Amino acid sequence: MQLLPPSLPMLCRALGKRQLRLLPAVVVLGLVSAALEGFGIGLIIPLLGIIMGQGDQAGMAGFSAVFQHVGSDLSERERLIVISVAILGSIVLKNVFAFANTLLTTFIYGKASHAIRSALSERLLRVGYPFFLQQSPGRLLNIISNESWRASDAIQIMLAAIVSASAAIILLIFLLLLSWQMTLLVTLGLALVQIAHAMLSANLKAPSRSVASRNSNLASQMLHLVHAGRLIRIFGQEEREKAVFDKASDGVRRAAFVLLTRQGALPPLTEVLHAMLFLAVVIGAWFAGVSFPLIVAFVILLYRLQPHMRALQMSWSQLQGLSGSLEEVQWMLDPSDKPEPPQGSGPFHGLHQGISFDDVTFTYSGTDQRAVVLHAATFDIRSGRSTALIGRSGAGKTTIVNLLCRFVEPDAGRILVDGSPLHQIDPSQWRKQIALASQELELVDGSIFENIIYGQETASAADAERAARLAEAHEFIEHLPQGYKTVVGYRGINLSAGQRQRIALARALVRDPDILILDEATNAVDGLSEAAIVETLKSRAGRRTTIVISHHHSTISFCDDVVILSGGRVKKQAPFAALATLSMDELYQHEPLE
Ligand SMILES: Nc1ncnc2c1ncn2[C@@H]1O[C@H](COP(=O)(O)OP(=O)(O)OP(=O)(O)O)[C@@H](O)[C@H]1O
Repeated sequence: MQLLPPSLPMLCRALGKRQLRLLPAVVVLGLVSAALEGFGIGLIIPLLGIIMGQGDQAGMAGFSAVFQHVGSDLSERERLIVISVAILGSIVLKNVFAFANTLLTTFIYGKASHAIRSALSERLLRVGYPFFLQQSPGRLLNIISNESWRASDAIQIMLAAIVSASAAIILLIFLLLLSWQMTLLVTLGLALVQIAHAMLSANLKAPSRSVASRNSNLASQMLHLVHAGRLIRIFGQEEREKAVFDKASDGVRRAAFVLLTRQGALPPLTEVLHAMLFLAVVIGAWFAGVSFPLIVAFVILLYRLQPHMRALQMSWSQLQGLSGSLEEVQWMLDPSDKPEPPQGSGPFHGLHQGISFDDVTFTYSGTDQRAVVLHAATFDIRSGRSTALIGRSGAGKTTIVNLLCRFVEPDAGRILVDGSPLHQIDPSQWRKQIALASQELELVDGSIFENIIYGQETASAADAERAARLAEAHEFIEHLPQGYKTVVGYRGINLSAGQRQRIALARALVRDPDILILDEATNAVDGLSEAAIVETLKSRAGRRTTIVISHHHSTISFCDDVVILSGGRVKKQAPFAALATLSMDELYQHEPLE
């Protein structure tokens, strides 16, 4: 049986050093308010003594006798008033401290919840890019949007458990001081209830994991419905998608039902066990001939102890019920089983000679057996020149871009930049000199201006306009009612595909990058605009390096060199002029060098 709540170290890390330092204050406030409560209850002994006309009760000793003698030198009337005021005062003070504790725990809970979300976003931003190729977006979305909240709930439960434990300790001490025999009985009973509770709570882990995994599945379905709105409608798949979604949603309901019913059985069971214990103590005290005011004080203390004990036991089962969520959050925060971000610390101040792929072999990692995507690819990209990467679909062109941008790293072979291995260069310095325009790099939900200067925040409105002109985007932007302030919507949904591409190109050009990579970046742009864009790209010749991927002859017509790929192998590298008369199909079928 597990003695500590699951994922406790992760929760402590989420709390952070500063919040952890506040925990003793939570304990102290909990202890003080419980002590005040115990004190108030203890004063019931003399109060009842006066009311019942039993000034000096027989059988009172130790601590109960101390309470019994409170204000004994006063007249009975004065004593009644003083004790009543003291009881009321202790109740008021207890609640002031309890409220202060609520404020403190709410503050810590808020900070810790924020820390969890912040750590999750940090992990997503820092993890190596292959992570996103391996993981289901639904799972990631579910962790960020659902499980992180449940992990925050676990922190709140833990804080409440600390307060309950402090109160329980103090009330148990008061009980002990009133009667150690009865307290021994109570402690034994509570221990038995706790063992029963812990055994039943252990059943909650499996259903909790099942809820988390079904929530991931449901999140995937939600993403699909949001992203595939057009696809579903044009293929008339509404009914089928509805059925798939309902099944996923019902799966969550079923799993949650199992979890909640098992969890729901615990409070009534605990209450019944506590009631049995309660009665056993009262009857035992009566048989033992304990005085009435003492029994009343003991029973009231016990009664007040009960909710704290129940809360403690419930927090145990609640944490077990959240274990699936906690495991998911912990998994995402754990860097040990995730791809590392690219390493390297060497400086990069600009490309001088060129980039060489030297026997580069690469396979996308995954759970199943993957085919080799690049086979010992060897070719050069000359600095200040334009190189076209061409090949049939699936030939490995985008993979070369992924390797160049260091989204993935070669399995074998080397990429050399001016003769130095790329993996030794500081990735952020390297990426600062690269701009990529690709179909897969969507627009962000903001204005056109914000999109153009994304990643180049120092760019002015004039810089953005200049880049937009070069990308043949200025004219259409000017015709929009709000011009550069037009909001493009989620992934640029408010714009046409060609408009989106031109803004993405302007975003790449505004950086005036040393190395510009265009991966099918203009395939949705009309012929006239494309011709103008090609003129822009030509003007970079000699000054900047350009890599172009396209299936269109017109797009690569300005290039100096061409690299022809087929099935992950480099078939030929040649000056483009030597092959310019060939059509794309003829280029693709060009005979290998050997
Ligand atoms: N994330 C991935 N996981 C596994 N395999 C992948 C992944 N991305 C691409 N591949 C595989 O790698 C091979 C090369 O893909 P790549 O995207 O580089 O081709 P491409 O030449 O750019 O094709 P296209 O012209 O269609 O864009 C393909 O066989 C593809 O199935």
